[in-house]
Amino acid sequence: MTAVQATFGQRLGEAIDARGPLCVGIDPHPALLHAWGLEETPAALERFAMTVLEAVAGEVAVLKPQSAFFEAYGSRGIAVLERVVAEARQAGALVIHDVKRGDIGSTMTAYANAYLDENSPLSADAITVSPYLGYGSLAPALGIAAQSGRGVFVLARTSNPEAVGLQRSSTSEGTTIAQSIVDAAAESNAGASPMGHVGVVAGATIRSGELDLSELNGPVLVPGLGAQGGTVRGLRSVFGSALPHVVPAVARELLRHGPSAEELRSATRRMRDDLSGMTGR
Ligand SMILES: O=c1ccn([C@@H]2O[C@H](COP(=O)(O)O)[C@@H](O)[C@H]2O)c(=O)[nH]1
Repeated sequence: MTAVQATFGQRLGEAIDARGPLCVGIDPHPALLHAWGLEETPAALERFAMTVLEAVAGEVAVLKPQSAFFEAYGSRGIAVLERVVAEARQAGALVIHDVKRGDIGSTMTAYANAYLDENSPLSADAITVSPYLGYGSLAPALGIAAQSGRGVFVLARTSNPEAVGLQRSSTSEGTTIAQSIVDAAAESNAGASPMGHVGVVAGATIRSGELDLSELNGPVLVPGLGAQGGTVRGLRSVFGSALPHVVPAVARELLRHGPSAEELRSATRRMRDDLSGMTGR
């Protein structure tokens, strides 16, 4: 008899129940490498990433390596990324590859196989995707993720200031583009319990009440805390009753506490406790 595989929504819910909702970004910016006394080499990249894992992989529910910073080192950087994914998962954290992929459906299938197929060396628990080619173009990724118990986070209302003009403009139905992505994700998640496998990305920097997330039934990945100006306290007013589905993602604000793994771990625990005081999780 084949075992029934847990869905991404179930796995994420369990991870959050056990460790709280915080997601730590692994973003080896050149400036951070220098601040840690490291050079811009693949060996230093590996040292940086392994220090972050040592400090926090056993502490938080989710880790989010930013692929761009690894890709910058070519195949040796990708090899480090593979190690990050494998070791983070071994330590019990879920991994979201922040790759923001989006393409015509047939190519999207190849991206989904690269990141969401069980047997791929870069296989993670979820990826970020861009809906700019139309939400429907993401169907192969949504399908492969569902089959493999993995998740997809669709950019809806991103944290960067340049996003406002495009994402807040109106569709022919009179809703914003950002809200139309949330609504499409809600349709994909309909009926799932405890939540579906299609999340959205919405910045901690957006206005209160800008998105109606009441029907989403999926996770909301929330970057933009700290370095981009968002605050833990602000999450309640921005996300309101959707707060239980919020997964706040923080990179620079925590990574600046390295290279000491101990200090990085303490800063992460403080933020995890702040969040838990505010969200009750
Ligand atoms: O809307 C978005 C989507 C993704 N990101 C990514 O999250 C981190 C944020 O890093 P910080 O250092 O905590 O600012 C980074 O990898 C972005 O590419 C985002 O910021 N906003």
